[in-house]
Amino acid sequence: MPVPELPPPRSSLPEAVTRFGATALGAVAARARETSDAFGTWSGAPTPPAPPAGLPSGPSSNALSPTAPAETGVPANGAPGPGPGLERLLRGPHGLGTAGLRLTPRAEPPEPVAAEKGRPIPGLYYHPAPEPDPGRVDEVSRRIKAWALDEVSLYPEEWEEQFDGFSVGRYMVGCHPDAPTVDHLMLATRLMVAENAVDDCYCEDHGGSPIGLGERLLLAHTALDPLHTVREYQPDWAASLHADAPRRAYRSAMDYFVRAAGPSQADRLRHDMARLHLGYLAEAAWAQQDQVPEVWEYLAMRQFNNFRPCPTITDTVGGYELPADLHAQDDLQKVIALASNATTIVNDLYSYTKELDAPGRHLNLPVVIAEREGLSDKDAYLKSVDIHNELMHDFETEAAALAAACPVPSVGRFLRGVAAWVDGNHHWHQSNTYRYSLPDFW
Ligand SMILES: CC(C)=CCC/C(C)=C(\C)COP(=O)(O)OP(=O)(O)O
Ligand SMILES: [Mg+2]
Repeated sequence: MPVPELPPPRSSLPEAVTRFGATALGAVAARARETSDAFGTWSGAPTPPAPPAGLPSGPSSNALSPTAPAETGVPANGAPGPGPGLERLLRGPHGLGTAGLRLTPRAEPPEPVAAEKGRPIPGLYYHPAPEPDPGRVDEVSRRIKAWALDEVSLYPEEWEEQFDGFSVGRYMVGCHPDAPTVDHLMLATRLMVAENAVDDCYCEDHGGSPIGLGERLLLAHTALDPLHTVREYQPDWAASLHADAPRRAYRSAMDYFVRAAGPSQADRLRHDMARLHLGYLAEAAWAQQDQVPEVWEYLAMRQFNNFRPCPTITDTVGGYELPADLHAQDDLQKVIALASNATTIVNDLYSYTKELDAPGRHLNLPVVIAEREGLSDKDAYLKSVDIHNELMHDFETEAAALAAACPVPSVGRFLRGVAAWVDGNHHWHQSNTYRYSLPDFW
């Protein structure tokens, strides 16, 4: 039976911008005024200066200037799109000399899609992403395989097909359209591979188990956050980092990352990885007890067992730095959590059939809703789509509000980087038919 193509629902961008006074962000904006970043020096006041009427903003002004001209906001698939506030966020810098600074061109049609396969989930709110640059994909794919085999001995020969089917090069090139070089893309790609090695080998279907997971994760975490102890025991720890593939991968990926990142960017990643490991432990505890959590408990766990460490390195991969105090502000933390939660529920939806087919019970949002709320599999899945859509709308609302309230160039670029990651992540899940297929609900 043919499946009706439902357009993604309209963005519900509200007037949240008006809720954000300059007070909450005044201090960080003031400090940021003194900070140069990849876009130039911020030279405004906490409330952003509007360029003279009729003139485009210059390179140092933010894309979210309240005076930026409104666009219709129709996304590439012809579906109704985000409102003008979000549109300004997504459009990126404009005016003379800023063309090279733009990110995903959301209001324009995507590139012709050569390799795209798979179809989007009907009713899912998402933004189509352009097909990742094939030249970059080839180069990242070549280099990541060499790293996996030659530098960290990641997998035995029989796993090669799964490694290739994961298409990590395509994934990371699509999620980081503003990476200046392939070297920058490799920072994200190594980490993505290492994170999946830990998940597969410690937690899931390549030898993983909830039993003893806490010990394995803690020892692997020291590959990211080094042990500093007495001389007698330091060599034992150093040797342990080579003891298995997940630790070799973490150690090496982090080593490359630390050399490219600033100290606070590296520390941000360590913190996000600790969050991830905490999430793995809660999931494992439920598996060990054969327990299905309540829906809100599952959502809390999934906020930690989450893609978050991937979008939050967007500035390092983009070759600039979001200052630590700007990253730490509550409103940005909320935006990051909402975006990361949306990306992770996308995984729950696209990996639903794969996880149903796996041995044992694999928790994901539709499974938990069906169990805890007594819904049919289909209704639980559709409710999960609605939950995803609400998270996406909230992300976009909060991001637009923050960008308006904190018009610092590095914040605007970071928010666009997170949005690009969200779109690239959806594109990869939708098109990776090697790993994922949709249930037969429509
Ligand atoms: C890359 C990274 C930080 C991963 C963290 C956790 C993770 C593996 C996911 C959020 C993906 O979820 P899941 O384990 O369900 O993956 P698959 O569905 O098996 O692709
Ligand atoms: Mg999954």
